Amino acid sequence: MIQVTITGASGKMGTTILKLLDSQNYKYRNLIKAKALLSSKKESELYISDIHEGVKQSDITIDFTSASYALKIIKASALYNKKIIIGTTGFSDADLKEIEQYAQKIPIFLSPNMSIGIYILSILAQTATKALTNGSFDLNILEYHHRKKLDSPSGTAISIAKMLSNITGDSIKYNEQRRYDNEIHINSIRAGSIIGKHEITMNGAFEKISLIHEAFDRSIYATGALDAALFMSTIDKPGIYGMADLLPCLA
Ligand SMILES: NC(=O)C1=CN([C@@H]2O[C@H](COP(=O)(O)OP(=O)(O)OC[C@H]3O[C@@H](n4cnc5c(N)ncnc54)[C@H](O)[C@@H]3O)[C@@H](O)[C@H]2O)C=CC1
Ligand SMILES: O=C(O)C1=N[C@H](C(=O)O)C[C@H](O)C1
Repeated sequence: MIQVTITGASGKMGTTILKLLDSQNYKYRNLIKAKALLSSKKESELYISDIHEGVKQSDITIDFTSASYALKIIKASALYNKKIIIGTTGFSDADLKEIEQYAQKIPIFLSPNMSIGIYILSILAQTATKALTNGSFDLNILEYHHRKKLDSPSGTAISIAKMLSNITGDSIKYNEQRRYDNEIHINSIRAGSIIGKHEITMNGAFEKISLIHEAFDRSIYATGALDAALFMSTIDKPGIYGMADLLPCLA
């Protein structure tokens, strides 16, 4: 049995994970036991409000909160030598460097998107980009999310743009008005209750390739986060882990 602490437990992702763990249909429900870390003072065996207690009382923390808060949770995880899964997005490059430092001490699973579909989308996009090596196609990532999302562009869009930029050498531009050569553009739309949609387009002069992933339920991310917890329970070596470690057969 793996004991996990869910941070941001009252948020959209936190509640989705707790609901999944509670569902009779969830096949690993007997393998994972959760405690919820809430920002309010509601202390009981299952609900904790102190970060240090929350981290200490579990083998692994699953974090879906905000970048600044997640950094505190990661710091506490390193202090108590505990593993952590980070779904939170919105980290700056400096934050990511700090996370790499903590990963020298503890195993950290870091993925801006825990869905299998997005992982496959990223592989398809890289394969297509490798095939389009002459730079005659313009690469764009358009992402859509609900109106309450705090960060933009999405962590997923940034991550895929970085993968494509590693192949092409192009620079990544956000919300650009004009198009120049050797650029990958990202644009964001925030509207209504959209759970998440990522579209990668590759426009040539007279043709277009379009790769789209659309999320219809947050359980896709929750399932991925719990799969990551099961995977991380087998890992002891410090370092940064991600979806490619979880799904090596797809890489
Ligand atoms: N990796 C993935 O697959 C996914 C990542 N996300 C990311 O997860 C994060 C959370 O997303 P949602 O659950 O939709 O947000 P939300 O706003 O519904 O929930 C966030 C939770 O974190 C808590 N929180 C945030 N900052 C805090 C602080 N300073 N102190 C105490 N509690 C704090 C809030 O109280 C809330 O319970 C976002 O960064 C989002 O982009 C969301 C969905 C999937
Ligand atoms: O905030 C969200 O909702 C989501 N955030 C992640 C991101 O920023 O990429 C993943 C997913 O798209 C949902």
